[in-house]
Amino acid sequence: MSLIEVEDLWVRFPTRTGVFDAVRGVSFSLGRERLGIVGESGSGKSMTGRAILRLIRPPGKVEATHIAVEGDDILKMSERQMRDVRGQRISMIMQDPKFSLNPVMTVGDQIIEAYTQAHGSRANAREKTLEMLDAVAIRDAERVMRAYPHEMSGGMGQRIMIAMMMIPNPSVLIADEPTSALDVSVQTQVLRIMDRLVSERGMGLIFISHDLNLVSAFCDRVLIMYAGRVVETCRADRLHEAEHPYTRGLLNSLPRLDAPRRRLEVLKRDPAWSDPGSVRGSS
Ligand SMILES: Nc1ncnc2c1ncn2[C@@H]1O[C@H](COP(=O)(O)OP(=O)(O)OP(=O)(O)O)[C@@H](O)[C@H]1O
Repeated sequence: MSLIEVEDLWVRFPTRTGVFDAVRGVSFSLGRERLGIVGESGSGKSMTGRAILRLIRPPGKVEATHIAVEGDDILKMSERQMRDVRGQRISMIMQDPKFSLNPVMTVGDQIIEAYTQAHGSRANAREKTLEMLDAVAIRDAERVMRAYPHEMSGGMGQRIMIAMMMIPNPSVLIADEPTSALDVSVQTQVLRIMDRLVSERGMGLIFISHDLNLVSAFCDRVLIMYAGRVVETCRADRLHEAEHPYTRGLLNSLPRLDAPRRRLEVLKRDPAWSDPGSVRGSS
């Protein structure tokens, strides 16, 4: 059974000039794998991730044939059941930990609270918190537990978020641009930690990013989104063979260090790319 199954997902916003479709008929499934979702700003990546957690705020609306999490249709769940899905079965990591961590609580208290909520008891919470901090490569865990979020660097804050999100042992992690706010060396460290945790625990990961190079190196499979649609699906290691003109355009507009210097191509858009008929790939 797939961890997540999405069929014909639409995210719609009423506007003064009519309905704006931010996500248009997206379908995919997620197994125990790292699935990248790439595309330019505004292509609907985040809305797709948020719709899976039913986190689209009104007046935005989610419509789909179904969105199933381990076989259970979340569109049929009550808000209370959804809170359990969000807390226990799917965790989400956002771009900037500053906005996800509580600024007036110490890091230790926040992780202990996350543990207590997930397990219904504070017993062993402290030891488990130290264990989790160790798993995300935080060395001086006792000191970090006493610190407040503003005392953390971006990379450390993001590792703490990962530790918190892993506490309930979710089956799926949705990471929305988790490393975009970090510099490159810290980015690699955070990705490595996430990669190890996901593989060791046999989880599914949805990795949302605008960075094609990063996604092709880090993920197993990639969905390319354009104007709310998935225009192409391919194995990450086959991305260089992608066929859709939008994907090809993105690849050709990336600078390369291993080839002679050339003028980068400017992406020329075709209105037909937003049509359902222009979808490529099946793997
Ligand atoms: N409340 C809203 N009302 C109307 N349109 C919205 C609303 N929220 C988001 N959108 C639009 O939905 C589209 C998809 O947004 P989304 O955040 O999914 O893009 P994205 O691909 O994640 O881009 P980015 O990389 O910039 O985060 C965008 O065009 C955005 O402007």
